[in-house]
Amino acid sequence: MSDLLGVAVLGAGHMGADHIRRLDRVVSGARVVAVADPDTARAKEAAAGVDGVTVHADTEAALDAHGVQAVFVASPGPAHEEALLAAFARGLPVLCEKPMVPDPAGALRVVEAEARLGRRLAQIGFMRRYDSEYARLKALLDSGRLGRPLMLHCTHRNVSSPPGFTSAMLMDSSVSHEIDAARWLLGEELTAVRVVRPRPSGGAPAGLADPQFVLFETEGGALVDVEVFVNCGFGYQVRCEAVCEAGSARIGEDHGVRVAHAGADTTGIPQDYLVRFADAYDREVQAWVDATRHGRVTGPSAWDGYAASVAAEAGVRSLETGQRVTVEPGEPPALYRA
Ligand SMILES: NC(=O)C1=CN([C@@H]2O[C@H](COP(=O)(O)OP(=O)(O)OC[C@H]3O[C@@H](n4cnc5c(N)ncnc54)[C@H](O)[C@@H]3O)[C@@H](O)[C@H]2O)C=CC1
Ligand SMILES: O=C1[C@@H](O)[C@H](O)[C@@H](O)[C@H](O)[C@H]1O
Repeated sequence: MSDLLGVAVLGAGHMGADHIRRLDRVVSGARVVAVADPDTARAKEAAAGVDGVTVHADTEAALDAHGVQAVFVASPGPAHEEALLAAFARGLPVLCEKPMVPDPAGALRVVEAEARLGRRLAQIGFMRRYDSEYARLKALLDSGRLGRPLMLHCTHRNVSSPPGFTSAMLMDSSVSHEIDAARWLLGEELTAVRVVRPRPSGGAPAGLADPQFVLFETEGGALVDVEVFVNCGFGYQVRCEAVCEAGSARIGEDHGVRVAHAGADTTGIPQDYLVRFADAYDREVQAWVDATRHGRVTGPSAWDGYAASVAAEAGVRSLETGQRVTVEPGEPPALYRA
């Protein structure tokens, strides 16, 4: 058998196809040996050109395919619980795209199953932790140079939402990144959330509550506000400003070449996450492959995935009721308290 890590990829849509390309051609140390998608035509298209790969309609067949040593879950969120539990049952390490499981009860079942195994197998795909700007902001906050963080102001804008995107998905699909980033940057749990919204944008599909304004409280008394606007029309913008006792720091302002021409000074705006976070995905997947080949599991844990689901679900309840809702993930099992 090859000494490359044999990976089964579940889900061959936008992210799955991009991760197959990345595993096959960008990162070192891995090869894609199986791809599963109920849409087998899509799976075949995404797997085209990958040496020795087999294509399957269902998860179990892909996980049991020859040479599978690890799993990459890139199916839609509601399919993740079944995929994670099937990987755990086989003792296979997993990198699972966010949201780990959108429903907190399902997310807790994943945490409990991993805790019963007594060892970590899952890394969750919160790739911002691997983005160079976020990593520098984290290092700066941890250094204490700016004093204690008091507030995070976050902006999360997408050009347009995919078909079928619901008002709840602004929270569990989009704001889940802000939730993880805030917990990671501040090193604190979120304790409450309140969601308000302006009039919906005429650019959003009818019935979608877009944009939304989300205000989280943390256990240490910091505030995190998020403007989420998934049909802004003009570009993909993810920004974060940390306001601290002795200074502030801002990321996400400028990613392109600044061009002065014909009386204007302009920079381009990336149009989607695959461009803005390309390097972060590469680093995330390389780190997963390297750790997995050494028998280790690093990065955001199943507990981080669960905590994000609890906070997102509280946000959805606040959106529906207009009330402040408490966020109560409870205590992590010993496995996650290292
Ligand atoms: N980290 C990030 O920045 C991003 C993460 N995502 C996440 O990636 C995941 C996939 O999203 P997209 O690729 O945008 O969706 P997509 O809709 O483009 O593709 C999903 C694919 O999964 C397939 N599928 C459905 N049920 C399945 C199952 N049980 N097993 C295997 N495949 C199944 C579908 O047929 C489809 O081909 C989601 O969890 C999403 O939240 C998506 C966009 C960016
Ligand atoms: O994860 C992602 C998508 O699923 C989500 O729908 C987008 O809003 C995010 O910007 C992107 O990073």
